[in-house]
Amino acid sequence: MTERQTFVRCDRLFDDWQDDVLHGDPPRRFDIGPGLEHIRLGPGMVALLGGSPGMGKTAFVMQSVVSAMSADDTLRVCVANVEMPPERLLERQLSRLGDVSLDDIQNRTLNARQRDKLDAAFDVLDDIADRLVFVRAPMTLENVADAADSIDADLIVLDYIQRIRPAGKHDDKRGSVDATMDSIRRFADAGCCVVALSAVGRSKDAKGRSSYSGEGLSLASFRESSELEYGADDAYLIVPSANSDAEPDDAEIDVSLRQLKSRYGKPTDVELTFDRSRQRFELAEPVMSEEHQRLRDSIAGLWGEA
Ligand SMILES: Nc1ncnc2c1ncn2[C@@H]1O[C@H](COP(=O)(O)OP(=O)(O)OP(=O)(O)O)[C@@H](O)[C@H]1O
Repeated sequence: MTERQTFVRCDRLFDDWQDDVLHGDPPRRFDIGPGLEHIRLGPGMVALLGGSPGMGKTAFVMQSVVSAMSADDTLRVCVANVEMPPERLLERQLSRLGDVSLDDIQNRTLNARQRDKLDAAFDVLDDIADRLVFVRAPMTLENVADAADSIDADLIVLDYIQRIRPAGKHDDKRGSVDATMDSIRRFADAGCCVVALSAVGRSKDAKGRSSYSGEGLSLASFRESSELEYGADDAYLIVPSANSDAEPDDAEIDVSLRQLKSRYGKPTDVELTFDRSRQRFELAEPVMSEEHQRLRDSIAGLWGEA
């Protein structure tokens, strides 16, 4: 058996690396929508997404998955969700894509007009169906690996990491999460992208109260293990927007998608609205088209000359 060397000499990799820098293709990135280009999802990347309960982590990640799969018809995805069966996850996407109330879809109370509106949404989901696999319980990493292998997945979603069981016995929750992160890194080393959702702990807000408000949450809020923050290339939190006066049961809420860690770039935050009744995230300020941007710049120029 040939043993893998534990080091690599720089002169052995230099020529290939130089050639790649000068003539190589840009790295593959999954396109999850305009205004979200800073969210680097591609082969070999591990992203961590946390947030207080009900802020829309699952909704955001599933919207990203469906958008990326629609934009790239070679993208294959494996989803492990410990809380919701595939049908419920698909219904949320149907609601978003068809702009039809999720309640009416779930309660099977659709009228003729709503059914018509869903036609195109069903087509979008049908187009990605043979490239999308859902892991069945028990949610173990072994089952995740089997499911991912079955379609040769490029992207694995773990929703959520504290409840996905690694192989072997572990003394406590922390040991178990450490082992899960270790396996996730190995999926990434094999060329997969992994998005891991995570519970976060409460922190103290400005008035010293224990809360999930954005001001107190940080990388250390990711539950259980510092391995999570070290093992991830990028880490994000979805939190209520700083000036939001939203009530817990509002249909639409303003949220910030904060980037706490970005291994290969500048951390960037973005403001979003989350329409819970359609499970849809949108940019709080839509991205300007190039033409619109040019027009704005030339008007600004005219003001400058005046
Ligand atoms: N039919 C519906 N109509 C309106 N809001 C809904 C509906 N179904 C779910 N919601 C709300 O949408 C949000 C669901 O978000 P999602 O499940 O993505 O959150 P999460 O951050 O993953 O949550 P958790 O950490 O609790 O699992 C919750 O706030 C939930 O109350």
